Amino acid sequence: MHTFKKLKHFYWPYRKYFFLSLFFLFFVTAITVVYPIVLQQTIDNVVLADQYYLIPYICIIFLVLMIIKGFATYYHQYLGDLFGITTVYKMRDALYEKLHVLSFKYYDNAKTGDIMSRLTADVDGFRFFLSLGFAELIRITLLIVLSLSVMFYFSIPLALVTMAAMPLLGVVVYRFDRRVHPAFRKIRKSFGQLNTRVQENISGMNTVKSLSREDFEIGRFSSSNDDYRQNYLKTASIWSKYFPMMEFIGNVCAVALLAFGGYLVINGGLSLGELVAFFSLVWYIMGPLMNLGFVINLFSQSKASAERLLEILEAEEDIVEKDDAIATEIKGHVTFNDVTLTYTKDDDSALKNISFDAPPGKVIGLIGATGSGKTSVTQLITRFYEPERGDVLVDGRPVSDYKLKSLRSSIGFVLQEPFLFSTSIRENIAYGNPDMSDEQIINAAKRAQAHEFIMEMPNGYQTMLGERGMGLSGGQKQRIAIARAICINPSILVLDDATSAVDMETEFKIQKALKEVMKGRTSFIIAHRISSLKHADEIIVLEDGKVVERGTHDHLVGNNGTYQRIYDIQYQDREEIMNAVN
Ligand SMILES: Nc1ncnc2c1ncn2[C@@H]1O[C@H](COP(=O)(O)OP(=O)(O)OP(=O)(O)O)[C@@H](O)[C@H]1O
Repeated sequence: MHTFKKLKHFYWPYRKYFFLSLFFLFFVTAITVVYPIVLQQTIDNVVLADQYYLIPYICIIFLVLMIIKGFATYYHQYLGDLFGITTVYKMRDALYEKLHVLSFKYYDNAKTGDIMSRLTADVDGFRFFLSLGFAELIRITLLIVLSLSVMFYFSIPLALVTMAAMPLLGVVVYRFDRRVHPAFRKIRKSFGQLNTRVQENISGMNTVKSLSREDFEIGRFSSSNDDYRQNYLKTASIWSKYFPMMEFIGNVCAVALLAFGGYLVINGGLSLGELVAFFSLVWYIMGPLMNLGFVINLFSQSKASAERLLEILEAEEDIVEKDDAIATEIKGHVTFNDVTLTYTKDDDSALKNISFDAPPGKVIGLIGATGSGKTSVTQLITRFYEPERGDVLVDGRPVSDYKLKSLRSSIGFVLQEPFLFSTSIRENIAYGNPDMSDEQIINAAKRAQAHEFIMEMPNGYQTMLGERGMGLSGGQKQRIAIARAICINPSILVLDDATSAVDMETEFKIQKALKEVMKGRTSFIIAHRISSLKHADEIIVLEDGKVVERGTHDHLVGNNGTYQRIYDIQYQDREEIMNAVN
């Protein structure tokens, strides 16, 4: 119940639907219990008393009861669903919002497929209990209490004999719950894994196909699928044992009732009608009690689901905005004071004692082997991660002083593999600033050298892109991303290997576009090629998270250090290519 308590603020505001649904449920249950009483009256006072003229009246009473029951059932069902559906609607929104608040640290370990299954199957599991399970639990309790009351009213000794096996039912139900709950948690987990497999495979279909790993991936899916099946079978086996056991206990009760009830009727301690009514009532108790297994099943599933939902809702937000965080225009002065960044505790630090100063409008080049920490520098400016030690300042204030939105909207990114959404080109360009006019968007695209190729497309700016920008070349995606960066008019710009994936001609175009976008902005160029950053005001050479050299291109190229080595290699390459061409 603790789990459900924690989620109370989602369902409690809609309690009126629930209580109204219960109100109608009370009618449904009460009328159900009235049936055997009508039967008893028919046998004792009509059939045995030869009062056949009463039969039409009894039929009418029955009919009226059924009509009332029909209406009550409709409202009970609809309001119950309204309660469940409205609750999870709010919950899904809250989960999605939380996913946007969680920092990159969370996503470093999270799996997309698993998150998807939490947002769909688990949310639905929880809804099912709210809509159906909870009311069913109350229906069962009501039905048992009402039926028992009528039974005790008819005959206390017979009611006691019939109910002798009840505690045994309680034990079976309790044991069932103990076993079935962990089984359901396993099912939910393996479903998450199955989803992860599908999502990863479809996203990485290019890699799978180009490396001919289809069979391997099919095998891996099959094994996850098998795991899911096994877990389901395990619960099915627990479930299958439960039913016959409950039925057996129920039948023992019925036998006890017939034996002792028959004896009472023969001895005149009970009327025939009462015995028949008893026989119906006993199944009103046994049936719901057996159904308790199903409800517990629902409860276990939804509890397992709710626990998984809470894991997201309660996940630690390690990048938190201060209460007095400021939203102000940022000029773009970036300073690092002795900054050390460690992603995972006990791992080697990704950045070690990094210091630099980039006044507004300056261009900083970051170069170094892969994994040397270039991207990590920029992750700290946007406060995607927090440094372990040292200060990251923007315009002289720690980045944590700013509202995240204010800070991040002042920083433009052009990444090596820009992410484009499956909407129109126009929407992709205006993603960071959706209020832009068509004219401004076209202007940004022109400055990004993208206008020409966009106009060659069948629907121009309205051309719809496929998932992740399918339908565009790498260089085209890059230019759309540059246009997107121009649109948000950032004071700080990060170009992360922006020209690494394109040919010389496209690189030339992109460089031209980048020059345009860098004007008047503090820019960080991350590059492997010296040609991309040789005009930077300061080039920082990183090795294993440390600054090993810094200065302008002219200074570094004669410094006999790492930079010169990289330059020589790239220069030699060019010589070789030129020689080969000639
Ligand atoms: N999210 C993360 N969690 C854990 N370790 C990380 C994370 N991101 C980067 N690292 C590690 O930090 C180090 C620096 O990575 P970073 O991406 O900054 O290097 P880089 O110089 O930009 O590399 P590349 O040129 O390949 O992009 C690497 O050892 C990398 O494995």
